[in-house]
Amino acid sequence: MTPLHVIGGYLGSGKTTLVNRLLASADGRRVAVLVNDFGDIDVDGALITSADDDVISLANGCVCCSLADGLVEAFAVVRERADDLDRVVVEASGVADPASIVRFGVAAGFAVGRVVVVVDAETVRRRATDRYVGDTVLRQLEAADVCVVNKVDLVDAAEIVRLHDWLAETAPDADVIETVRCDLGWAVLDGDATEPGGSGFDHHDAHSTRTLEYDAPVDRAWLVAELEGLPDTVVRVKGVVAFTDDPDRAWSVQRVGGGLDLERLDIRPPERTRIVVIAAGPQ
Ligand SMILES: Nc1nc2c(ncn2[C@@H]2O[C@H](COP(=O)(O)OP(=O)(O)OP(=O)(O)O)[C@@H](O)[C@H]2O)c(=O)[nH]1
Repeated sequence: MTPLHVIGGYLGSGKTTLVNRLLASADGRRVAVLVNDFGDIDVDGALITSADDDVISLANGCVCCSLADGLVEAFAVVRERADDLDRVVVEASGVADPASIVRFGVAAGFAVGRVVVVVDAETVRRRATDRYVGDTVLRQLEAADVCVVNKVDLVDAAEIVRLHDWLAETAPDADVIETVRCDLGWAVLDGDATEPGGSGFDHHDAHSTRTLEYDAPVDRAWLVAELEGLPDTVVRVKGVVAFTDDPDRAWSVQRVGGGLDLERLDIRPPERTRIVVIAAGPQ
């Protein structure tokens, strides 16, 4: 049976970065990748830099529950081709419970592969104690066979020690790997995987999402000021935009913790600028 791997982890931890790393080093492996975004638009689909068609995007919510139907259909499509595939990889939404996705995968006839949970070294301990999103973060860690501690460039050595101590208690059975920009290869998926226990849980009340839309292109300084002015309850901003000063290129706009990150992409600009804003707590 073809193994199904879930790449989970809280919003902005580095899941898409890891998927891009894997796809860049696929080296003839036959892989199908399913990508799920929590917002209404498919930002991750645009940010995945795969050269072929084996990436299926599932936007419009979180596949571990509300869009389970979409996931089940996508699994059925991939299952048809399973004989030609070495692995199936699902990039979960940042609020998903990876164990739920594995359960759907088992029901669809895939073998249980390792669950990789990416954590943001800078924010994970704070998020884990947040009254609104803490349960989501802890649930994800509970499902991990491998915990990728990403963004270690953003924390000092003392915090890394504290993080390892904390993970030893919080995810005692998971292997722990430190990285910057998820600089890992396919070996991260190798090893024993645990069958998921428990049942789904409802995390949706903890997050709300909205989409900001503008006729492209937009003024860079104005957009930066708008996004930097968003309230502290906003846990994630991401979109693909065009700027008036560079109208022929797309830019990604991202915010996870503090600062805004703008990156020039190697693709044409979108017809409309659309940015997903995800907040934690009551709307
Ligand atoms: N400083 C730093 N930034 C990183 C690192 N890894 C990823 N990032 C940045 O963090 C932001 C989020 O990375 P993604 O890979 O999109 O995170 P994600 O988990 O897919 O995000 P969601 O799909 O929204 O949950 C991007 O701006 C990345 O460039 C890292 O190791 N260090």
